[in-house]
Amino acid sequence: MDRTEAPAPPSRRDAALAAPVISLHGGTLAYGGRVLWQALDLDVRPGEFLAVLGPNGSGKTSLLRVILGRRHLTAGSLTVLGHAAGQAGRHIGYVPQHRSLPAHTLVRARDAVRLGVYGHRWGPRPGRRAARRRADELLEAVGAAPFADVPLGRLSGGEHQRVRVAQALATDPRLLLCDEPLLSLDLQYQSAVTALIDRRRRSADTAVVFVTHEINPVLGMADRVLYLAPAGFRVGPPEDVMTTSALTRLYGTRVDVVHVGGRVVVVGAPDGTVPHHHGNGPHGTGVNAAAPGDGGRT
Ligand SMILES: Nc1ncnc2c1ncn2[C@@H]1O[C@H](COP(=O)(O)OP(=O)(O)OP(=O)(O)O)[C@@H](O)[C@H]1O
Repeated sequence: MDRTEAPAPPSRRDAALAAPVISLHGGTLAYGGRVLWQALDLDVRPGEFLAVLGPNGSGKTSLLRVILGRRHLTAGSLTVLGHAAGQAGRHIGYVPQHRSLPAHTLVRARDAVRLGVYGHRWGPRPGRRAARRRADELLEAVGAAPFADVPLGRLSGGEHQRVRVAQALATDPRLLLCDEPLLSLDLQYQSAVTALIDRRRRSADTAVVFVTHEINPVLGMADRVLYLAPAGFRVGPPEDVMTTSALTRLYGTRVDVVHVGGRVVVVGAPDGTVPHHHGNGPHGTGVNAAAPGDGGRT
């Protein structure tokens, strides 16, 4: 594991002055008549760590796909690194949601990560030795060195997930989009992966959008939480969003947030969700806006 000291994160003031990496205004996404989220305003700054939470089907993965330019907003505007979504691809690292590969996939982890070091780079490319060293560092950092020469198709879900994180970081991204990167990782590797991502955003000012079902593994590093829910969304620091009153309003039913041994436990959140429809959405409910006092953070 990489144990180098992490530099301090950019101060909130510095971050507030920097041009946003993601600038989303009035964003609405609907599939047919079914609205996943609407009137979403969100600026994500360099070096910021945004955790995206919400129940199944609330549109977290879809948000990442919109940022990647793979889906279009139904309404609203979006720029990513100053360009229309889809035009900043080479600066974006993406850790997709876990999907198993065919068992006959022969590419080795080492090659996949090395390709990332070369792949998206413009201008002078690193020499072979430098690329090998960088790939080895990343494989080591995610604990994948012992199986770096095993074909990807033969890795377990958790092993492959760690390789995916190394691949995404190999591109030296300015924006890192992670879709449930901790799924199927045991606690040791959850910490290794989150620490690696945290170091990256502190040392290189990479903005991180991190979709997760669990706030606890990223509680110490998330600057803000975007919570997508049936009755709307809320954006703000974790201590403002992960509260009984905020989640009760977002779910439209009593949800308790309790703190136990330094962990945040959400009790009573209904499983799944029934997304709202046009004309019956969160407008006017007051829960789709940033919390009072959140000015400038969204
Ligand atoms: N191309 C599509 N066409 C129609 N509906 C879609 C499409 N893609 C996703 N959906 C639906 O939109 C909803 C949101 O999907 P999405 O994957 O964004 O949710 P999520 O919050 O990431 O869920 P999970 O936590 O289960 O991963 C789901 O109900 C899904 O079935």
